[in-house]
Amino acid sequence: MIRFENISKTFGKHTVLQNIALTFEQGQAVAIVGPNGSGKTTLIKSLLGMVIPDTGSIYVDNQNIKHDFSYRSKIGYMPQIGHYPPNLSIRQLIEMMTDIRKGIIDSKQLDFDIIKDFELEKIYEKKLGTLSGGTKQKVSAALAFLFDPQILILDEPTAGLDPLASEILKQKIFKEKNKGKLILLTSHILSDLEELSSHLLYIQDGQIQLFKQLSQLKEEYDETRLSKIIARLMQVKLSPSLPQPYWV
Ligand SMILES: Nc1ncnc2c1ncn2[C@@H]1O[C@H](COP(=O)(O)OP(=O)(O)OP(=O)(O)O)[C@@H](O)[C@H]1O
Repeated sequence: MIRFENISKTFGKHTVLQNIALTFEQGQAVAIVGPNGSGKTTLIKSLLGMVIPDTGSIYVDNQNIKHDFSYRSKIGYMPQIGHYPPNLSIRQLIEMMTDIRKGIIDSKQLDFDIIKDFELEKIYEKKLGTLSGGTKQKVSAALAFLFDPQILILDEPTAGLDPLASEILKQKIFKEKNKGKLILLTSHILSDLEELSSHLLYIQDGQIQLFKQLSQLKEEYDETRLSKIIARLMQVKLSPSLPQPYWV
């Protein structure tokens, strides 16, 4: 469904992605994990066309994204921090987004689950510039799911949400995962990743250290908790010169 072929990206002298070769398939829910600055967001932005790699190609459904932006209609993206025109109301934003896609998408295909579940209609006339951080997150979630995309990219989706909202969003992600969509997730809340993911992609220094099914990893590491596995990965990779932790 998505294929990265030898993707590299350098900012100045800093190589942020090094020869990334990866394939994501339909039905996978991939937790993208790595230390701060390891290249996770740059990888996601490359897929979204917001960062142009220096080398390599990215394919979505076998279409090279370099030559045609139409692939973006297959992706729902929830950014870590949504930036919206402050003077638009929630209603105006939703209407503007649906207007842009008129003709491309049938209105029957629109997915209003999140709008309903978060009761956004009650505050539809509020200006985006006046919303709290958590409410903005809810709007970002609503937009990511609105067009029923086959691919969902969710960057820290539950950060800033209250416990009820977080649960509602997780249920929705779960539902879409069970429909066979491809979901790429980043989060520092490891329990969320554990609940939602089928695969773990571990990136460090712009290189893929590991991409495996979670169930297989748990077996190999003889651990039941993702947080323990990640701690082990980070400890080993971050301190190669230090004595190995007792459990390796
Ligand atoms: N536009 C840019 N110009 C220069 N350097 C950049 C740019 N974007 C990212 N970087 C650098 O690339 C490196 C990787 O950044 P990236 O945001 O991909 O990391 P990350 O894994 O998402 O980190 P975090 O977990 O902290 O969000 C960092 O050192 C960052 O400073």
